[in-house]
Amino acid sequence: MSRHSGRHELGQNFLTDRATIARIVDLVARTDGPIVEIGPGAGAVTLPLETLGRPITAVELDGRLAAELRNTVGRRRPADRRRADRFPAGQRPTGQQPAAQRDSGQRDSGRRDSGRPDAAQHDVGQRDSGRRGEAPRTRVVQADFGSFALPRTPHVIVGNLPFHRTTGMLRRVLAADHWTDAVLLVQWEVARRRAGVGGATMMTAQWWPWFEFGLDRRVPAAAFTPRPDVDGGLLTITRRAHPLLPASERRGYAELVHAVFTGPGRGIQEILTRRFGHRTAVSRWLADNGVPATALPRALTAPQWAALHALAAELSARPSGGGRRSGGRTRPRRR
Ligand SMILES: C[S@@+](CC[C@H](N)C(=O)[O-])C[C@H]1O[C@@H](n2cnc3c(N)ncnc32)[C@H](O)[C@@H]1O
Repeated sequence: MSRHSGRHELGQNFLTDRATIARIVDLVARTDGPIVEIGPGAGAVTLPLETLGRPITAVELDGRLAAELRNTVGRRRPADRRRADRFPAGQRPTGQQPAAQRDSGQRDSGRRDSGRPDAAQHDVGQRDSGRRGEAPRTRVVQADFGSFALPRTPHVIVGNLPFHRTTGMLRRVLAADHWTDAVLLVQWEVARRRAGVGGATMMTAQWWPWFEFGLDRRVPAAAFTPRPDVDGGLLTITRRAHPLLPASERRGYAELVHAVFTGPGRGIQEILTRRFGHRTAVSRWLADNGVPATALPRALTAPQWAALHALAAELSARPSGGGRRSGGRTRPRRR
């Protein structure tokens, strides 16, 4: 239980529910590699994560909390240490393979080497969590996650995010390279919509060809101290081992998603026809891909979005069919 009342402006709602903390640790245990934690606060998640025996970099903006945590990390109880030792490097219980391996079976099979971010940033504060040969150390860095240089080698991102900063932090996470999995505690509604439950957000659709989003569970407001106004939700994000589109298409694809989400029309058929013309080709594409003419953009799945990107490229190459668009690029519509 945190002793802190929580600085509202930093979204300090500390996690105090042991079952939720255990679930976060379980989800992270299914991944592989060094861990970067966003906003460790007083260490409610950081300290249990240490039982996994993996390097942790904890990035905390609040200087007081960062200093306190620096004095706390690495003091694992003997029972915790035994738990970490049960799963030596590269071994874990059945069903706990890293998500990336479950998906592809082609990624690195063992633990990856520790990815150390820029030394200058990390020298702010650190403490060895054990003697040489014991568990890797946890580093506490006082920094704004928004400008923190993430490792350039595979790692996992974890965080009970400050609720009012969720969107900006998610944007930062999604735009970053190298991490393989993210386990994030965000507002319940945000978790649902980012995971595409009941319709995807534009941001999710824009990143879907490269990431899988999952909704793990709802976390009641009573799990935090102080208690926030809304419930939380555990969101998992996994970088696809086999992206649905090449990285070089990202910009044009994101523009297409933006244009479709914000375009005029009462359903996907009307939106696409107004934008591209070629009514017959659009109708055929909808039928072939199982998309109802009146569906809203948020109802499209990741494969449907990727297929739509291919259709847009094909229609752009044809002579004008009467839509708004001409040329080889999708122009975002300004509002
Ligand atoms: C919801 S609290 C979570 C604290 C702790 N992980 C827990 O679960 O109890 C969010 C934490 O993020 C920190 N924080 C807020 N903005 C941040 C930023 N831009 N960069 C890094 N940490 C930030 C806050 O100070 C706070 O400790």
